[in-house]
Amino acid sequence: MTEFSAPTVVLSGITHHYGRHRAADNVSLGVSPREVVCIVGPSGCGKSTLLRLISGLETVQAGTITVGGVTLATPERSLPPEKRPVGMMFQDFALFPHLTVAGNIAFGQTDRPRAERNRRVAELLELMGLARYADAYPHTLSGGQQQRVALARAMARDPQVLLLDEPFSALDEQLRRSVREEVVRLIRASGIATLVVTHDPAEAMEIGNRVVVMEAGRIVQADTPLELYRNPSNSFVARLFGEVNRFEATVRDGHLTTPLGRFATPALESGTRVEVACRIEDMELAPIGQRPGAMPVRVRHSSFLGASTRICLGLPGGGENAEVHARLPGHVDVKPGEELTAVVDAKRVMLFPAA
Ligand SMILES: Nc1ncnc2c1ncn2[C@@H]1O[C@H](COP(=O)(O)OP(=O)(O)OP(=O)(O)O)[C@@H](O)[C@H]1O
Repeated sequence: MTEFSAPTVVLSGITHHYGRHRAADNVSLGVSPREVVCIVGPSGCGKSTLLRLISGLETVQAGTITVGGVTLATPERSLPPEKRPVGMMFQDFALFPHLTVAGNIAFGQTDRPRAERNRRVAELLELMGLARYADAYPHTLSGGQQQRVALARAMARDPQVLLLDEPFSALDEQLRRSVREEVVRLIRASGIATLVVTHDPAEAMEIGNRVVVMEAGRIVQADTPLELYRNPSNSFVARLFGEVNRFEATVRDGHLTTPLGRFATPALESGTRVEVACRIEDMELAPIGQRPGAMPVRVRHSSFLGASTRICLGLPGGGENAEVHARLPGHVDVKPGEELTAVVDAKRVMLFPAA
């Protein structure tokens, strides 16, 4: 069970075509108040299409979208975008250059009495730490400040749902982490159900209470970051969240024999072809003779990456391609040519149907 209450936004059976191309394939998903859900997947898998359907920029062809129990869109009926309780923030912030910060935040609230609008703008300027910049124009602000203006504008109409499409990708690496932390903190404090699209799995893990993995228009897995990392539903999801060593093997007498050892698979029939995978950070290296049954390996090369060291290991009797990788803490000292042994805990081995 999740710690979150009934979902605010619910997508049920959403299928969407552009011409003959199916961009969304029977997608069902709910996001609860206070929940930040990240949608991640390769370019073109349909992430932005889902946001555009919720915001009303795209017409629903099949399925329904409800927010707070109210139906926003079905193939027969569609609330116009400006009537939806939805705030949207785009990758490039899309601020109006000719409007001040306050003007940008007030934009789109014209249906409110002036006093109420001004009060809400002042509130958001304060919340976002932008009070000093109310009369400034967007081009005079830093990327992080512009980001906060865009967020304030998205939140100005008190939406029940926030939609963020690649919100941090326009920021440089240095700024991204701090802006991301700050923006997510503000969103969590607001309690608004939030959907974030990102192509960066690490970012999705960092900010999502739940992460939805999409591939070719379909949801492959929707889970907490920890579950996705430890129990990926297929090889694609496993590889999305980190580098893995992979081997194909056939079950014989309840066991799989791989270059990294022999693993019991009592539940699988003899003859079943499987993909055996393990994360490179789950590889353990030890001097020869220290771990009985461990596989002898020879260090081909190692790359010091600061926090970690990535090591390429040649397997015995193998050719050029018979290699595995390991990730160890950055301070380990291994030399090319060194003979070691490698082992992986059976609990960390992942099995998938062979491709
Ligand atoms: N207006 C459109 N007309 C035709 N095809 C479109 C249109 N919008 C999107 N597509 C196609 O639909 C698919 C899904 O697009 P979408 O923008 O949802 O993907 P995405 O996962 O957000 O990709 P990216 O990470 O590259 O932004 C892509 O193959 C895209 O080329």
